[in-house]
Amino acid sequence: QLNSTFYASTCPNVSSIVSGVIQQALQSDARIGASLLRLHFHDCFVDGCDGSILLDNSGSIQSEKDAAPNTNSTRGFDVVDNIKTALENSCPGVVSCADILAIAAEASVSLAGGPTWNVLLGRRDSTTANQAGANTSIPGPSESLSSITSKFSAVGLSTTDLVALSGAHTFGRAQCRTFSNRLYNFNGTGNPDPTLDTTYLATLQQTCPQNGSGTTVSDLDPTTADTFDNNYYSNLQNNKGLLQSDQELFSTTGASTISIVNSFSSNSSSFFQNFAQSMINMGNISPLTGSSGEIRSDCKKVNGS
Ligand code: HEM
Ligand SMILES: [Ca+2]
Ligand SMILES: [Ca+2]
Repeated sequence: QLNSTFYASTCPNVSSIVSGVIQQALQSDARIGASLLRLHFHDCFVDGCDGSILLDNSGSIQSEKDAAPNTNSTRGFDVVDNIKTALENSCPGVVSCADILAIAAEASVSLAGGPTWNVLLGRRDSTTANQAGANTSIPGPSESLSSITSKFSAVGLSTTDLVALSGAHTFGRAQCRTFSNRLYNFNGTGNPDPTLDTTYLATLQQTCPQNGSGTTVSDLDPTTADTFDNNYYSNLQNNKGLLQSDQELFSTTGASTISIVNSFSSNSSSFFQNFAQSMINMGNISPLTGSSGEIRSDCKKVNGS
């Protein structure tokens, strides 16, 4: 239903406009591409890729921004607004906020050295948000592999999609509070997570002392923090996955994800190809099309509100 030429006549420069705003933002914030990619993920997993994550509280809207996986965590909304403003200046009323997130995700990956792909377009914007859905549908960092696999399956994504898309943790940051359960008293054992490399553990304990601030950030990829490459997978092979959910892909006994990690670690182009396909798969999660939904003029608000 979506297609790659949706704006060919109505906003032919949409990709370069989006890319230009992101390049500008990257000048002062090396992390912003990662943050934008994550917004698309957190949008698509809740009622599909419909821009629902962008709506602020107001009237009947209970913002997804206040759901547990997003609060004090998701960022980049200001850049989305800058993109929207630039697009409204060139092609007023044409490009949806949901499509902005999909285009920004591809531009962010490609600007960080990752793959490029033809983004499918034509999504429209929701008039509702689903805060409860955001709390239940987005996987958490301490969840088991089987639970995370179920959440991917619930939106039609496979185990290969899970392993490929987790490779997004090749860039960006995570706060101490999202992995500190691994550092001192893992699952009540009184010891750190045994699947954490001891040198890396020591570094993380320095960054995240017991009773320190949970909001201090650490690079998700300790080797190439801002580059989109396949080092995420060799990190897992070296017990240097930052989140429990990352390391589980390689360290869960008998898991079918192990061989996929090994293959993406040994073959960067296979990872890039699979990542691009899995991003297309994720971007296809129940979009609003045709006359459903609307083209918001402000990504934070439903039209006329
Ligand atoms: C598989 C289950 C996943 C879990 C449990 C998970 C969890 C997390 C957590 C806890 C953080 C750190 C947030 C913070 O500290 O504020 C994070 C960051 C990030 N996630 Fe995931 N994630 C998952 C999958 C994905 C997917 C599928 C993508 C995109 C395709 C993605 C992209 C990112 C990026 C780029 C960051 C860094 C964001 C930034 O620096 O602002 N993640 N993730
Ligand atoms: Ca959504
Ligand atoms: Ca990297």
